[in-house]
Amino acid sequence: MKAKKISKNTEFFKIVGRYYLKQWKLTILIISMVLLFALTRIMIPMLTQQMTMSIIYEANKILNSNALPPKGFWGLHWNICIYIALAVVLMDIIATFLFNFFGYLMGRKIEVDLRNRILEKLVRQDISYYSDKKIGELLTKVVSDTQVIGEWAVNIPSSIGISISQIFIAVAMTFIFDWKIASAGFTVFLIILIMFVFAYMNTVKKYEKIRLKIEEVNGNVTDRVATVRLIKTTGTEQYEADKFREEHKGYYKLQKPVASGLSWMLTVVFAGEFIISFSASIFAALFYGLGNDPERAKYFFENTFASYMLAQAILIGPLYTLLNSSFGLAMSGVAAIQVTQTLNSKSIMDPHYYDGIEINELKGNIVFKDVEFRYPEKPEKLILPKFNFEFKEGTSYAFVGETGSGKSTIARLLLRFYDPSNGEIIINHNKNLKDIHLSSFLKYVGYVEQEPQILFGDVFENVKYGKFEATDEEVIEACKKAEIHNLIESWPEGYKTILGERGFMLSGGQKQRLVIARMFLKDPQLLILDEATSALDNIVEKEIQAKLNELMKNRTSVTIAHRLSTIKNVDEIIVLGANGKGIVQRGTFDELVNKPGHFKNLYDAGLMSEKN
Ligand SMILES: Nc1ncnc2c1ncn2[C@@H]1O[C@H](COP(=O)(O)OP(=O)(O)OP(=O)(O)O)[C@@H](O)[C@H]1O
Repeated sequence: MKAKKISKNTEFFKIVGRYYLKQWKLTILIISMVLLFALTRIMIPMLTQQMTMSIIYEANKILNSNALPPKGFWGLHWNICIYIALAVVLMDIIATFLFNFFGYLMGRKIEVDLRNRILEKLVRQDISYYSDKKIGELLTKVVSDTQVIGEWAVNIPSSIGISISQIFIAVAMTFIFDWKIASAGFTVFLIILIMFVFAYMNTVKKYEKIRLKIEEVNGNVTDRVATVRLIKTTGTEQYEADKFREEHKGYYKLQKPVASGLSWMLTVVFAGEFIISFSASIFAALFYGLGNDPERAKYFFENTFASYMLAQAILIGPLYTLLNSSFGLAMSGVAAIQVTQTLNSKSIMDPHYYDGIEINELKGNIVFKDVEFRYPEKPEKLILPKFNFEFKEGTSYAFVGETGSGKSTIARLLLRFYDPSNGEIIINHNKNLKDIHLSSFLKYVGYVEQEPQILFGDVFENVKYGKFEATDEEVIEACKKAEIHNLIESWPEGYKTILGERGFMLSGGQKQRLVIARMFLKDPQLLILDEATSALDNIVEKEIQAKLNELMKNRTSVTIAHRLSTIKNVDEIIVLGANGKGIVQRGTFDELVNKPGHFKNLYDAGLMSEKN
């Protein structure tokens, strides 16, 4: 556990350290401010001692004209000391302002950069990365972990810097003022510091559990909100409310040990402050009250006692600073590990974003050569056995088969969500899809699925997605082709209407029409329709299918089909067998429907009927 904790904190300092090096100008400024801040702190006890000495010396001169200046007196008149003190206060104010200003900016820079990097990493991750993750947990990483790191990125290193310099200065000052009392006082301080570190280490372990629990709770909340339709259609509001209450009970239970740990830390700090404050007087009384060194006792209480007390007060400040930072460190250590894990997570496949072969057209047949496929998440199960297939340019294909036979898997392979486990997919005559710059390939691919993906944004943004350079007129033209223009025009905001998150305000058919408009605009060379109409009722389905048929004209198309109407007109139907059998039949609709075999069985069993 100890080793794990150290690595968490190390991770935080590693992340933050990189930014400090990158932003070296800001770093120099911040360090200078911390040093200036420390310098101004030293001046308080020193000037106080000089003022005390000056006043006493002036008084002694009036009382006795032969009075000598005390040991350690700089010879500055107390009124000069006041001017210096004012200048120090001004310096302190400026340093505090600049430190906070630049520190805040540095923190935000770190937060924004980390968030951008995580978001980029997440969108570049391959699809299998998301198969075992909750959206809510990912959001916590993106939003709250980066915020926590940004917030503490300056606070922790500077607090540690200020605390160490303050402790060092205060200890040095007290030793200069009176080494005997200082040795005793410093021993007490060390004991308190050790007790504090123990209390911190004990608490922080428990605190990490809370941090992970809250991430889990956040994940659940987000996922439940995302599936609110299910809750609403099942009437399970009470069940969900009880479930959250139950989860929060676990969260509360974890808080109890933290409460005792935190209380110990606070007790050590507050009691420590009290003990240290008293220790100077007690040790001074003990050392000098015994009366064996009256000369030194007189000197100490006349010239140094007040300054000593001030120097000692400076020693207490770091305890509070460390208390504050210790919890920040606990939080940001966990956040740093989470962020690093996300940033370092490896993709299974390489989309060649920076080095692949860029294509500027999709030409020729698409060839599946000795392709075999198993999902990387479950490699023991064969989904598609070794097979060869050629998608001829400009031809329409439909894949049919029982549920789980691998129809959608074909679409996922064509979209390069996954690479074949064996064999290769060849495009543009001789290029392995695996070596292509994926985005340049997807430019020529259109994908329509059962659940249309509508973004939060207006109609223009939604239809232009993937072809951002298109003009508004082209969008309108595409919407006319998809027969959704009149509906859009009937909305008060027209094309500027913001479509709700995930298209909540649109019907299934309307959403699908918008996606079809997107396809008309994109004009892809390969069109993949993955059960695009299976969520629609029969009448809407017919209208949408007519639009899809229009889209399919003169381009290579692959339909993953459930219904008869979607496959009747395609050039070739491919039948997949259940349980990883792969292709069991091929042919046109008329050929297959009249031949005994898998397709006819499906057809006769009503699996390919209009109603399905
Ligand atoms: N990410 C995944 N990890 C592991 N197995 C998967 C994954 N996705 C799908 N499968 C499995 O692969 C098999 C084929 O899935 P696929 O979605 O291609 O079937 P399908 O023929 O399209 O089915 P349906 O008609 O029900 O949509 C199924 O047994 C499914 O459980």
